[in-house]
Amino acid sequence: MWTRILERRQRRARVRSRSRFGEKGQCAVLFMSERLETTPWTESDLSRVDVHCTSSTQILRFCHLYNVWGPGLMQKMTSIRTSSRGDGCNSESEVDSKRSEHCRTEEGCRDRSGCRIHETLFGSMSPSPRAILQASSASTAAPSFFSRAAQKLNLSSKRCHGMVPTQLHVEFPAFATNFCAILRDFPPPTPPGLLRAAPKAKESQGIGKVKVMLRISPGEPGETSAFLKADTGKAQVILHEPEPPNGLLSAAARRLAISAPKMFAFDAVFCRDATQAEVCAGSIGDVVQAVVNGADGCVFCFGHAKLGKSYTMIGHDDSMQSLGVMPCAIAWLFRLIDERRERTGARFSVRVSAVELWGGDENLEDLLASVVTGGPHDSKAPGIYLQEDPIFGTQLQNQSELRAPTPEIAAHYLDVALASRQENRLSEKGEERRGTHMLFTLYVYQYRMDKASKANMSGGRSRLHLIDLSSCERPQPGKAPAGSALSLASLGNVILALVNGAKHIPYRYPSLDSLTSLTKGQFQ
Ligand SMILES: Nc1ncnc2c1ncn2[C@@H]1O[C@H](COP(=O)(O)OP(=O)(O)OP(=O)(O)O)[C@@H](O)[C@H]1O
Repeated sequence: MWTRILERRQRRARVRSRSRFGEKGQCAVLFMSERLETTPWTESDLSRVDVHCTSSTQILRFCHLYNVWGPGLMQKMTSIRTSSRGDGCNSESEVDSKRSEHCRTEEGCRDRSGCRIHETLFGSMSPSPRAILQASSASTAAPSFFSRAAQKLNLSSKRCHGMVPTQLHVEFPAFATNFCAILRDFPPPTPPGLLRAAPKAKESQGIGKVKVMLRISPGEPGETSAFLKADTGKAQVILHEPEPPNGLLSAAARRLAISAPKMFAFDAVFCRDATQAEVCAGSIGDVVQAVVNGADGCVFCFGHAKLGKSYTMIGHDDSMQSLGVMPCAIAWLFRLIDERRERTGARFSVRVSAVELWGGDENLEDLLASVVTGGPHDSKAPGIYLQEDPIFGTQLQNQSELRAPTPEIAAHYLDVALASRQENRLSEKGEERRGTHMLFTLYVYQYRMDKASKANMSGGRSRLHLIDLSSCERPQPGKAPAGSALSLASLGNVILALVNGAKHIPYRYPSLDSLTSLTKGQFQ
């Protein structure tokens, strides 16, 4: 039976190679697999595949047709001659002219809220974009070859009709981080509570409160903290006033100087040897659930310099265990969306934006602008700004929102944003930018048909804001913090106001404090 299926498939492919790819198209494929088209092929299948394609378009059609995506194919593709074209474009300049014509039509693609929304290459490729992403990590010519091929396919694809024009300028330079690959190959295990609690969606609708958790920094090796006792079970810490060294104070003065221990309670306490996985699993599950249930959520860390704020929020990409809040939140948000999609039949779409806030003037910069424009940040492009909305509170305007159909793509945009932030570190004058904050947002759009009357549709948008704040400065008497640095006291006041549901939020640095209270409407 398999032999018959394969023979039929070979015949079809030969016909296609004549009819669809024209004279030059010597497409074709074929191989020995006992698998049906719907099952993705494994590496061992690929090793038995012989691919004869003379143009990049054919390769993409091949991948699409046979659901073949994998590193093995990428290796095969590197050996394919790119000189011969079978895609209707006779020269590179023709492709470029088509590309620029296409890009002109992209102008003015804005949604009603004023955000620039772009369908990316991934958005219009119905099969998995894995191969494209894998290309990003390959050191061969395959990445640009593959992305060019994808661009051409998009130009000629009839399936693009009626869709937002696709983003064509997609190049995949190597980035300093590769969260994309680690989420693809080693996604963090989903915390058990995340999916178990999902059926109680209605109860947890909207978090309705702020959770404050404490992570104790590991400090320097050998450093002890005798003055601090943490009880992770009770989620509290007890601070003992350090005793002044003997001999410096008289016995009476020493008795006066030593005050009673102070106890502070939190929603959770993570001691100094807590792993990233423990911190992430224990801190963001509720927020991710609330976002999938339709509420806005926000996670950020604040504290003094070099205590591990960025390490907690972003982490490292060298292993699954060292992933921070941002990559874990991406992985778990998509996991929960998949579960919800299967269980309720709701439709979801995820978009991503990344914005940096820096300097005394509180400049806002789009960290994903390079993906949209295909090059460095255009200083003439309309900038991002914050707008106060009487109903929805403070809203970011004009930032790029890029479609992320899979966690790998969302993580890829995180890599892009971190790379842009690193690039921006040195200002035009060669000075190092200090006190920069990054706001990475995942927008979840969902809708569902009413079971009773199919005509009724419900849904909306919720946002997960993940903020990497830079250091808080210790307050200096009579001196405002430099740049956009925070003081613990001012941010503490903002958080306290949010927790208490205060109508007035004590903004001291309008943009920065607004960023931290972007979800204030939700909390109140
Ligand atoms: N829990 C931890 N385990 C291992 N390494 C850590 C931990 N916390 C922090 N580090 C390391 O300490 C260094 C400083 O951390 P990080 O840059 O995250 O601090 P920060 O508070 O964000 O600093 P800044 O105030 O400059 O923004 C980094 O090299 C980081 O890898």
